[in-house]
Formats: sequence, structure tokens, C-alpha cells
Amino acid sequence: MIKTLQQVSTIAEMRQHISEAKRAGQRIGIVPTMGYLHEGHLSLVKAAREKCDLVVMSIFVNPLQFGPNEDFEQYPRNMERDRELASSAGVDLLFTPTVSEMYPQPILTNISVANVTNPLCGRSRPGHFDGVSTVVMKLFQIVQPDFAFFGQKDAQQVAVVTQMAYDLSVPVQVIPCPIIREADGLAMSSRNVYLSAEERTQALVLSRSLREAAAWIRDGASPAEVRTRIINMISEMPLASIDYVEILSYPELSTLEQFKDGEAFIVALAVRFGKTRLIDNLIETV
Ligand SMILES: Nc1ncnc2c1ncn2[C@@H]1O[C@H](COP(=O)(O)OP(=O)(O)OP(=O)(O)O)[C@@H](O)[C@H]1O
Ligand SMILES: CC(C)(CO)[C@@H](O)C(=O)[O-]
Ligand code: BAL
Repeated sequence: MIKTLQQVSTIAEMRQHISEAKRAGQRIGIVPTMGYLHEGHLSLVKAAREKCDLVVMSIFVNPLQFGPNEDFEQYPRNMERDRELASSAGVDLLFTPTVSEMYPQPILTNISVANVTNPLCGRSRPGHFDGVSTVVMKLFQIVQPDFAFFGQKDAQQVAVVTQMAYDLSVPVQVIPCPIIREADGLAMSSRNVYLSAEERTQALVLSRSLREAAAWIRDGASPAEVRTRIINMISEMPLASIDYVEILSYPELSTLEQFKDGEAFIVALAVRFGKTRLIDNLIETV
């Protein structure tokens, strides 16, 4: 039984720990991350701790899910700090493979989920979700988790991973966890460190517009009206450049003409402030 955090960087060593845990009948949970941990990540560990005997966190900045002009090289990294945070949050095993450990040269296999990857970030970041589903499938094969914990901040990612696990009969239950926000409403994200003070202030329009949207929807506004009002609100911020504002069904992510009783929807936003692209969303049922 593992008591304190152990860091493992090879697939072979990981498999040994997993075999032991399986032999002992432990329930295994995985929290996949790209590191530079914050309270959002730690909330996933807390959820995993409640359901699982062995909590595995992976920290791997996955080159496959970054486009050629994206921030793979600049993505914030701080392994020492991450190890301490993971340990205090109750992670048992920290999996920190190198790129060459994860990917044989060249990797010839690609996992691609259709339909749910078409809109939103799938449209703005071509190939992104293939990179996500391929690495998550690989993590599932290595860790063989009973449960996998993902944040709803990346709501399309939750839909993609859930569909992949279902389609490929992976014996894992995907657990979506709520968005953790700063006190002023900004959704926590490792990329928030890129924001200047002025960009960060203006970025508060994202959570504010989602709160307003919830009220407009309660008052009977249609998806098209809500979308227009959010676009107008965000456009008032001089440093904001909208990538998308969409209202779709959830988790199918198909077009939504009207809100219907009992049917879940997502109001999803991606907006750039300077060079930083932020996402946020609201998922509700009318
Ligand atoms: N604010 C948050 N609340 C809940 N879960 C979160 C939050 N931020 C990230 N997560 C979840 O943590 C997991 C790892 O995400 P990741 O390491 O990419 O962090 P991140 O902060 O989203 O980084 P970035 O958005 O800058 O890539 C994902 O399942 C993600 O949805
Ligand atoms: C799930 C994930 C760790 C896969 O690289 C990543 O997309 C993330 O951090 O959300
Ligand atoms: N949290 C999603 C990881 C990415 O932006 O690549």
C-alpha cells in the first residue's frame, strides 16, 4: 500500500505499481493534467480521493494536442512545486513521462472521435482533440483506471473522452467535475499566468457574461439572443478578441434553436486577451 507520493517516469515502472494495486483489489483513479497545478486540478484530486484507493495524477505537456503556432514550448512548467501540491492534495502516484517515453518515433496511431469534435475548440484548434484522445487512451492503457476525473472547464474534452471510452469499451467511468473559479469569477487555468493585469481585469467579462446569460435564459431569451448579447458584452472590452461564442446541446454539441425543458445545453466561450486564449462555459438544464 502506497502511503506517500511516489514519482514515476517510465511506463514499465507505472505498470508494476498498477499490477500491485490491482492484485490488492484497489480502485484506481486517474487525474490527467499538463501540470502547473492550481485549485482546479486539486479539486479533481479531492474527488478522486473520495472514490478511489490509489490516486494517480499524470503531468505531461502533450505535444500531439498543440498546433504548430500554439504555446507548446512556452506552456508553464514547474515540477518541483507541482510535486509538493500533488503530495499535499493526496496523490499517491505522480506519472511524469518524457515525450520520448510516451511516443515511439514516429507515432503511427491516432484516435479520432467524430461529431463532438466538430464545433468549438475542435474547429479553432484543428487536430487538438485527436491529440487529446490519443494521449488519454494511452494513459488509460497504462494506468487501467476504474475512474478518470476531468474538469468541466474543458467541457468539450469531457464529451470527447466520454464518447471515446464508450465507443472503445474502455472499462473506465469518466467523472466530470465542476469549474473552480477565483474569488472574482475568473475560471482557474494554468494559462492565466500569461495575462497582464489589465488583460486579467478585462477577462472577468467571461464569467460575468455567463452569469448574465443564465439570468437572460431564465427570463426566456432564445439561444440566438443570448449569443448576441454575450458577443456585445465581450466586444466592449478593447483587449478581447472573440474566437467563438456558441450555445449548443450538451453533451452532443449539436445546434440548438430553442431551449427545451429538461434538455441540457452549454454556453461556451473562447476569447483571446493579447496572446492568451481563455475558455469558459456554463452547462445547465432549463
Ligand atoms: N478551473 C478548473 N476547474 C476544474 N477543473 C479544471 C480547471 N482548470 C483545469 N481543470 C481540469 O484539469 C485537468 C487538466 O487541465 P490542464 O492541465 O490543461 O489545466 P488548465 O488549467 O486547463 O490549463 P490550460 O487551460 O491553461 O491548458 C482537465 O481535466 C481540466 O478540465
Ligand atoms: C487531458 C489532458 C491532460 C490530455 O493531455 C489535457 O488535455 C488537459 O490538461 O486537459
Ligand atoms: N486543458 C486543455 C489543454 C489544452 O489547452 O491543450
